[in-house]
Amino acid sequence: MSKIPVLEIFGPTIQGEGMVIGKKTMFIRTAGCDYSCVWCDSAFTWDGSAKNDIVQMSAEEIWLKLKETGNDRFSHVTISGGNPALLRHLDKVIHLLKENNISIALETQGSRWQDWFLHIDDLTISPKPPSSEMKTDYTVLDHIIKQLKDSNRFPNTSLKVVIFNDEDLLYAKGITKRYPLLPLYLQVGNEDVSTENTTKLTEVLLHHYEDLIDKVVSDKELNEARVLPQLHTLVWGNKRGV
Ligand SMILES: C[S@@+](CC[C@H](N)C(=O)[O-])C[C@H]1O[C@@H](n2cnc3c(N)ncnc32)[C@H](O)[C@@H]1O
Ligand SMILES: Nc1nc2[nH]cc(C(=O)O)c2c(=O)[nH]1
Ligand code: SF4
Ligand SMILES: [Mg+2]
Repeated sequence: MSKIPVLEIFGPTIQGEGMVIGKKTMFIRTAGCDYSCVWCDSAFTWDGSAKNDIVQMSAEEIWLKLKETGNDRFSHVTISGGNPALLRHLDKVIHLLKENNISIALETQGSRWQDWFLHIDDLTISPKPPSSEMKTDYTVLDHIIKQLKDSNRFPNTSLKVVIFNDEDLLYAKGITKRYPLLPLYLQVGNEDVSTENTTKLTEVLLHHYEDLIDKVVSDKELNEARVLPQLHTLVWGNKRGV
């Protein structure tokens, strides 16, 4: 079946994370993940809690919904999830977006390869540190990074590691040593993904951001790292669809 399980299509909003932070973009959020990170801020994509909201959509239906939602107010679409890299048939969506002169970003954890990665303009690979309780399969990750390198996709690729503690930072250093030619983004972890008290959450997250900056500036192994908060969380807290 070539339909895509979609949980959300929203925007335009700004990309709140990583290599194109601040860019105006639409989002497509697919259902299903091969991981179950303990701190996942999008657990509804895989924990069954939103299973009745999943819509099976063709590429054409996705494009129509994007146009209906964003009209002519966008030129960039971010595909996230869940893990969109589980979905081979996303190639049809990608080709349709390209035909319509839309540039494309993808968020994935680096556990699966798809040939259509080669058509993504802003590809974020986000391997998961120990605090997630997931284990990185370096055979797979090495293979993904090698294919991107061999196809000259490094200018379109970045690494993003979420940091909750010192062990995570150590993990991120290992990642950047292993793949030194790729830009590394360190992202502040949000440890309360359910609170509706945005004021309090923002205050806590800004403190964590400052702590992370302090750690990175004092570490000679992280001279090339970029340190970012989740901008959308600072603006809207844990609100969905922004
Ligand atoms: C929800 S995931 C979906 C894409 C893909 N499964 C992945 O993890 O890369 C999108 C991004 O949000 C990050 N993320 C998830 N939960 C987070 C949290 N509690 N705090 C900060 N970043 C988080 C992930 O690490 C990933 O970089
Ligand atoms: N504004 C905004 N930026 C984001 N960057 C990555 C997101 C995601 O959930 O993958 C996300 C999201 O959900 N919203
Ligand atoms: S890999 Fe991404 S979507 Fe899957 S559980 Fe982890 S953060 Fe959530
Ligand atoms: Mg998110």
